[in-house]
Amino acid sequence: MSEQTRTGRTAVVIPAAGRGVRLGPGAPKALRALNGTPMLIHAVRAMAASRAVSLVVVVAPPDGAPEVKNLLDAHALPERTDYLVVPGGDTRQESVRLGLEALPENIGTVLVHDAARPLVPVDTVDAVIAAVFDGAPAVVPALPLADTVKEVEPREKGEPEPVVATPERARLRAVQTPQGFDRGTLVRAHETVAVSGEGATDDAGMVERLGAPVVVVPGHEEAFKVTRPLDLLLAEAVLARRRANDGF
Ligand SMILES: Nc1ccn([C@@H]2O[C@H](COP(=O)(O)OP(=O)(O)OP(=O)(O)O)[C@@H](O)[C@H]2O)c(=O)n1
Ligand SMILES: C[C@](O)(CO)[C@H](O)COP(=O)(O)O
Repeated sequence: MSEQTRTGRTAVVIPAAGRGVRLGPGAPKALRALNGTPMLIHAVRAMAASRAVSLVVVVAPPDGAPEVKNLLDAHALPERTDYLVVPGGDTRQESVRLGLEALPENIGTVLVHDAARPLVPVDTVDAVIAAVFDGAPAVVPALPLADTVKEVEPREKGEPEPVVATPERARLRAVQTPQGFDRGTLVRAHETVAVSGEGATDDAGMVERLGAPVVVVPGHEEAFKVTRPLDLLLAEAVLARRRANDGF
């Protein structure tokens, strides 16, 4: 563990600047309601539920930072949790980089968590943080796959795609967030790793490109990403089950 990780505090960067194109027309995805509360607020509360987290940096839609700041001001967080809002960029990678730039000096451990994963349980957050505190420079929560995966030769939409390979399913994991990092390692990855096109699809992948080790801890089925309309129904159902179980 670096000196900065050992002595520093823990912050979470929450990229929330995406439009949510796959969810369909409407407000930016992070601002859409789940059980009457914006998805972003669920995500922020899920991270602030960890006693280790002292700062949350929300990366807002580029033209929506004041609105997001007002939203956070209006929703209570634990007293121990500070928050900042910064405007995001064109890709998730760019938004995370802008969030990292806003971190104060005293932060040694950084988690990156999608606003689009509003229901991650605190035990998963704590497991990621514990693995970083134990010395791993990069940690990802992940689950085994239910489906068999094929690698294909991509074709135009609608055309049959030739299969190239079938990776051994037992060795594959579906990766979630929050992903946890020693701050220096993540900053170095964002400063040095160039990914063309839509950018890196996760932060741990950038650390892998640095050649630094990345480890996996168990993820959770409720940490799924709200991507398509069906995911909204699932999220509402999970919240209804929580309310029925424990009055959440
Ligand atoms: N320019 C971007 C793009 C994405 N994100 C964030 O990255 C997370 C994961 O991205 P995804 O689920 O793909 O969200 P969107 O980009 O909004 O979805 P879509 O691709 O359907 O538009 C989300 O919390 C999203 O707000 C971001 O901060 N900045
Ligand atoms: C970071 C991530 O959630 C890990 O599964 C995922 O890669 C984000 O992808 P998206 O296409 O930006 O939603």
